[in-house]
Amino acid sequence: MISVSDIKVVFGRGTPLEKKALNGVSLTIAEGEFVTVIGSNGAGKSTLLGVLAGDVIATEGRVTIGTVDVTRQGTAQRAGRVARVFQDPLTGSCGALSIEENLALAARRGERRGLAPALGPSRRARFRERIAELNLGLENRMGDRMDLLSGGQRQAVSLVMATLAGSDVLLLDEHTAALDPGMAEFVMTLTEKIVSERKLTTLMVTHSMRQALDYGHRTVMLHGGEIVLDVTGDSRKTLQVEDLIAMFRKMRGQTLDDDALLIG
Ligand SMILES: Nc1ncnc2c1ncn2[C@@H]1O[C@H](COP(=O)(O)OP(=O)(O)OP(=O)(O)O)[C@@H](O)[C@H]1O
Repeated sequence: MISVSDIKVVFGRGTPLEKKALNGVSLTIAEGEFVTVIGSNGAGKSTLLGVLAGDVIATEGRVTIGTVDVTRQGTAQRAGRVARVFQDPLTGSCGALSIEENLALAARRGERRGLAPALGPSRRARFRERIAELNLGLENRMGDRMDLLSGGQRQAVSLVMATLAGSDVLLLDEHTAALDPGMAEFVMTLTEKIVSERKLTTLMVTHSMRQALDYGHRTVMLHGGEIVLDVTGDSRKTLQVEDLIAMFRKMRGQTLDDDALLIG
């Protein structure tokens, strides 16, 4: 379970550029729950993921993961429990290393550095097996550098990497936004499979209203650093993309020119 209580994040406090990115956000997410997070630019979505990942330390409030208070823990301390996949396929993996080497590093996330070999024969076989499950033929390219893969292939490998260290929290920051529609759908199907098989507690930020309603169990909308919508169950099932777009319009007090993007 994740619990976020009355989180405030202020950037540049006391300067002319002071910005309240989160302004009292409280959220309890059950174990295995998959929450989609929407909101206009600057709403605070990435900051919320940052607070959960540990790269943003909250100005006020409390964050617990399971029974552990992680409010003051940095990214390295949480790395074994929290995995993250970014929008840019180049961000979460190392292009100069092979698929296999990237997997070996991911599997040791959160561990202290030691002398044990990261790539023994049994690990190699396990990695190959996991990559073969993607059905992309990448199991025959385990020695290829990551930067030779397409964006979609790289996001698929990143999702496998996210599950290797036994994390129980998965943070997805617009992880399909840079992909073509076919690959985005493939990566979303894979995401759903991994999340349900491994019972990962998941937050997925997306600008696609369609994705926000089609995937996961619950949808949260942020605006101005606050939660303005939190729907689950039957009330979510009856919600339409058009309803969300109307809420966006109301919130922003202006007409959206990019409805097509939001629907996609
Ligand atoms: N490191 C930082 N320093 C100063 N201001 C920041 C920093 N990070 C974010 N902000 C500001 O905090 C606000 C929330 O940003 P955040 O990135 O969380 O929004 P978002 O909802 O993810 O937006 P987008 O959809 O554009 O990615 C924005 O006004 C942003 O400019």
